[in-house]
Amino acid sequence: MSTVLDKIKAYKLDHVAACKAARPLSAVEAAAREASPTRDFARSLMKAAETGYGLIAEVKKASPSKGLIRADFDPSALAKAYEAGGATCLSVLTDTPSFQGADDYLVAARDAVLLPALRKDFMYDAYQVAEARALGADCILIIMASVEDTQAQELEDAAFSWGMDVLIEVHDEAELERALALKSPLLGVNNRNLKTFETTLDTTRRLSKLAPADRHLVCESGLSTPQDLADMAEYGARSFLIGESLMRQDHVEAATRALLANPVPA
Ligand SMILES: O=P(O)(O)OC[C@@H](O)[C@@H](O)c1c[nH]c2ccccc12
Repeated sequence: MSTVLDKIKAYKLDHVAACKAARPLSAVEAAAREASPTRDFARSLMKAAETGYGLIAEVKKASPSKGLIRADFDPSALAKAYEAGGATCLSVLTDTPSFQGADDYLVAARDAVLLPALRKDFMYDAYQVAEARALGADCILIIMASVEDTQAQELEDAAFSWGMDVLIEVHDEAELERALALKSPLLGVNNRNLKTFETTLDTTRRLSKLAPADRHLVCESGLSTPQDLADMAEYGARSFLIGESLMRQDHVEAATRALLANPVPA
C-alpha cells in the first residue's frame, strides 16, 4: 500500500527533475556561493541546551494530517515573533502541496531575523541541498524513513560541503541504527509516524535510550505544553522541534516565551 510518504517522494522526485531541467546544478551552485553566510544551527542548539531548552520553532502553514493550520500566515512576522519569544532556530516548510510551503517563505523568514534556519523539506538529491543553501538555509533535514543509506550519506556530504548542518530524523530503532552511520551530531526523533500520522511521545521515551551520548537529541512533533518539554527532558531531550501548537496561537511571541518559561528539571 502506498503511504503519504511514498506519494510525497514520488512528486518530489518529479519536481526535482523539473527544477534541474529549468535550472542546471551549476547555476544553483553559483547562487549558493553568493548566499548569505551560514549561521551555526547545531552549535546554537547545543549552547541553548546547556542552560535551558533549545527550540527549533517551525513556520508551518498546513500539513497533510491537519490541513490548514494557520490562515493568517506571514513568514517574516512569525519568524520575528519566534525570535522575540526566545526560539533558538527556525524550521521553515518549503514543501508544497502537502505542507503548502514555499521557497520564498524560507527566504522571508530567515531574512527577518538572526536565527539559523532549517529548510524543512523531503530531500533526495544533492541538487536540493545546493538549492537549500542558495535560499539561505543553514541546515537540512534527512528523513531516514524516506532515503537509502547511500542517499543519506550523499545528502550529508553535500550539506557539510556547503558548511550547513544536518538534522537526521528517525522514527524507529532500525532507522536510528542506520542514522548512526552518519556523522551529524543532531539526531531528531520524530514522534509522528510519517506513514500513519500516529503521534506519541512514547517514541522519544523508547528511542532516547538508544541514542549515544555524542548525539544531541532533538524531540520532534506532537509537543504543546511546558509539561511536555519537562517530561521529554527526563528522557534526555533538551532540544525540541515544534510547529502546530505554536502556529495555532494568536500571540506567537507570548506563547513561545511561555512554552520555554519553566526550568529544565534537575
Ligand atoms: O507540528 P508539530 O507536531 O509540532 O511537528 C513539527 C515537526 O516536527 C513536523 O512538522 C515534522 C517533523 N518531521 C517532518 C518531516 C517532514 C515534514 C514535517 C515534519
